[in-house]
Amino acid sequence: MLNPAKWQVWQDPDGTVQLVKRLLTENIRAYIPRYILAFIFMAMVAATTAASAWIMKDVINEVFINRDKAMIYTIAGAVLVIFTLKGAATYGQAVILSRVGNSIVADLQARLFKRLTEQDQAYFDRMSLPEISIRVGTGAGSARNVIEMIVLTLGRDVLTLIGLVAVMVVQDPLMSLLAFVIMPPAVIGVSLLIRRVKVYANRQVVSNAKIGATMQETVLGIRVVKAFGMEPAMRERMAGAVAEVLRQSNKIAALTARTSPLMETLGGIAIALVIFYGGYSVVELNQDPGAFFAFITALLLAYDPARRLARLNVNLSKGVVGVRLMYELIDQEPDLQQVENAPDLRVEAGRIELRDVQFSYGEGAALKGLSLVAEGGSTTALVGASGAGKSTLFALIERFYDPQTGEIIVDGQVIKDVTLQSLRRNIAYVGQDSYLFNLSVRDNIAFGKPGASQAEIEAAARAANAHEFILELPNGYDTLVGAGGGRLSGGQRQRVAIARAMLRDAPILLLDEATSALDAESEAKIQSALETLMADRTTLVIAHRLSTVRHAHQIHVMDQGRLVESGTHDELFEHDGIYRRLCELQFQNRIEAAQ
Ligand SMILES: Nc1ncnc2c1ncn2[C@@H]1O[C@H](COP(=O)(O)OP(=O)(O)OP(=O)(O)O)[C@@H](O)[C@H]1O
Repeated sequence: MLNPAKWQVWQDPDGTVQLVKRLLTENIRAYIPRYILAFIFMAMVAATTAASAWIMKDVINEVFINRDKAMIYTIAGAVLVIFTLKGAATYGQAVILSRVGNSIVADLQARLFKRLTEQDQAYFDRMSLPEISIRVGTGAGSARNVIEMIVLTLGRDVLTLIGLVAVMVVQDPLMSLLAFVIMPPAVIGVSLLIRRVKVYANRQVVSNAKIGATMQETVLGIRVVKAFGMEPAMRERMAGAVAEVLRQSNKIAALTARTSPLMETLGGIAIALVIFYGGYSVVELNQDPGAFFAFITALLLAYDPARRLARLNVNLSKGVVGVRLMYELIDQEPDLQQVENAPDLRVEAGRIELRDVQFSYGEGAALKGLSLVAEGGSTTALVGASGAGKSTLFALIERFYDPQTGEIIVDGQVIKDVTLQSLRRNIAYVGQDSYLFNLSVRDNIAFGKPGASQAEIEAAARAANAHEFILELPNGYDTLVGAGGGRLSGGQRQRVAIARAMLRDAPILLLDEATSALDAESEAKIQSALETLMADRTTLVIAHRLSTVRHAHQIHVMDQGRLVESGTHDELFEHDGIYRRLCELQFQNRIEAAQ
């Protein structure tokens, strides 16, 4: 026996209906009055379409059979009115729907970007840029398409069909029945035929993300690509992804195209049945030929809306792929949560303490029960081989991640218990290659303190030894620095980053010293700028310079996520342990030079 439950046509196995329901309830509410107006226009489109079929009856009976001259003018005038009205209504409906659609896209893009900025570091570790772009960039557009598809198909098309069916039923109920027998097989047939479109549409999105990823990597790494002659390899990678998309697109096209013969054949059957029955009634039973023509016009006009309605399911399935990706981002709760009614962090001395901190990025622990203290107002150097966990420690202090166990305490307050904003407001970070945005130098420095005055910005730049070189730039403080600060030299970038941190004037400074060698003059300028910056702050520095460790009040030596030695340079050097070996390896030349 047939078990309809198995057909899946009426079911919602992948949650499409659920998703569409959510999309509508969340996004349509704000625009109800405008949708009501759009529906009035749609009803006008439907009524005028039905009227254009209805009038065929008089065209045939009055003009062609009765040869009534006066009726020619009346009917021509009526047709003009009907089509003018239809044009006006279609215009009104299109304008409203596009405007509402544009607003929905704008709302969603703002909502998506807000959500994206709320995500924590772990999310960005997991996601590639193309994946994020697809979610934020195309999600809103897909949502708009799906909403429009539903509103137009369930509004205009259904209303039009109702109007046309009414015309048909009034003309001849029995003939209507003959025309409708093909409807159930058409809907079921189309749905069954193109069920698999969903699968290919999903795969297509994945392959598109691969194209984006290859493009991004090639552009970002273009120097390496060119220097190593990797252009053919990158082209091959791209060709693979493009071929994949092509395969999916062709499969979707083939599956979708299969519906045409089905619809044409079934449509042909319906029309043949109607012509047979209608022709017989007119010829043999002397029925009204005008009614027959009105009927057949309505039937032909019903074809397009009926086809769209039959394919709504599959078009929705294709459309919701982007919507699903969008909601995955919206629904992604950041792992890092702030406790309710958390107080702000109050920094006085700026003492930082790590108590038995255990942290893993996923596999293997990056920090294994790390305990250490950075005294307020002092400089604490972190030293350790690559991979020891120094950068991870910084990330935990800024609360980009939470440790699995253990606590990080600033001036007696556990950082998990205070607001994220206040924690980060009290910390300035200067990295080896701090990111600069493609904004003016001024705006990049002002990142440290939004709304800062020109005088404050200049003072920070002077303290960072950056003011002079900035004045020499083509547009001074208004010069755009290029994406990632690419139009500045490495040393200039660092000084702008230091100026940014100066302006922030936070009591805690996290500093990742540059490993790359700069020319002596540039290095001296950066060094003196950093010394100004470090004065009177709690500074934790990932040290790469002998002078830094020598001047540090305290050095913590890390090895494989653990604290292994602590003390001053002289104490540790005497001790002849890991630190001494690290020094000999890392700072060897400089130690010799210093002696
Ligand atoms: N985002 C990440 N996802 C997964 N593992 C990571 C991530 N960042 C770092 N790790 C791992 O955590 C460990 C500690 O890395 P971390 O960057 O903290 O070391 P480090 O001491 O700062 O090294 P370096 O001096 O080379 O910068 C390493 O084994 C590294 O592979």
